[in-house]
Amino acid sequence: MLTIGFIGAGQMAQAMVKGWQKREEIHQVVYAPTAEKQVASELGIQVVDTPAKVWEQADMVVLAMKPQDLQTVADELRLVRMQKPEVIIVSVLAGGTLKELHQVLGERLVIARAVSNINVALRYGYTGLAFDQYVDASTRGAIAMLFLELGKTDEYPEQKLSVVSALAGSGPAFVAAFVKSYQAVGQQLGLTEDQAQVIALQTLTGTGINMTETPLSATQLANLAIAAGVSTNAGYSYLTQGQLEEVLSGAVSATMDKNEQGDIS
Ligand SMILES: NC(=O)C1=CN([C@@H]2O[C@H](COP(=O)(O)OP(=O)(O)OC[C@H]3O[C@@H](n4cnc5c(N)ncnc54)[C@H](OP(=O)(O)O)[C@@H]3O)[C@@H](O)[C@H]2O)C=CC1
Ligand SMILES: O=C(O)[C@@H]1CCC=N1
Repeated sequence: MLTIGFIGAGQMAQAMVKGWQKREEIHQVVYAPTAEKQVASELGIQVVDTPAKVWEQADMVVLAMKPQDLQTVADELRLVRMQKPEVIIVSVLAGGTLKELHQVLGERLVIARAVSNINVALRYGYTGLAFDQYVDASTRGAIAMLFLELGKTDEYPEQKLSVVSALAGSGPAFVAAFVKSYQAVGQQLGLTEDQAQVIALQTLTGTGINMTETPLSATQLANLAIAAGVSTNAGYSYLTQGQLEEVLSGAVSATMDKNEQGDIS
């Protein structure tokens, strides 16, 4: 039995718990300072009342609170970090480099970063992993295997994680914004809310599956829909020659800027 402990039980932790809950050989335990009882009843997993109790039980501790709470958590873990230094720490914090995490938690601890997204709840997540020299190959492999249970995962040099965080970590919100606009346009043109929602979601899901299950690139798939090059092409040209990429680039840059301002010390 592998025990995964979460410090923080918000949106991200809950999504991971749900994803891993499907594996019987994984036991999970969480700590959240104020939402303990609610989380326990919603997730049906063990909840403890201090971060130290999470650490004592866990083989792997997932740091899943906000970056600004890291120092408080590190202080609460001071004793157990010395008593049980073999615990593997995985930080899902969007900010906070491995170097900063080591400075706060301890130089010799095994720490990995996992930039993930809420789709892990359904095991359709994407996780970018980064390790430093303190993490051996078998531990890297074991962590990667765990995240593979939650969707796709790749290892990156740490400096790429800020891009991965903006594209994948924040990505569900951006894709949802696209669906919302698609739906709004349908409604403006006379469809009911339900009709517009079904069309937006089915088109998004179907297109995603189509591109996942065939070797088609995005341009090739678009060309299939454009077919005779009459009506779809008018709209496609408007989107691709318009400002879609610029708008997305602006959204990703704003996200990365904000993450870089995050201070964990
Ligand atoms: N949401 C997302 O899609 C993603 C989030 N992340 C990262 O995950 C982390 C958590 O984000 P998210 O789940 O959205 O945030 P939430 O606000 O949903 O959850 C934060 C959690 O931290 C707990 N908490 C607050 N103070 C402390 C403390 N002193 N010690 C321990 N736990 C504490 C809160 O407990 P309580 O409610 O009881 O106060 C809550 O359970 C962030 O660092 C974020 O960057 C990364 C990728 C995606
Ligand atoms: O908004 C946030 O801070 C986190 C980081 C990635 C997704 N959500």
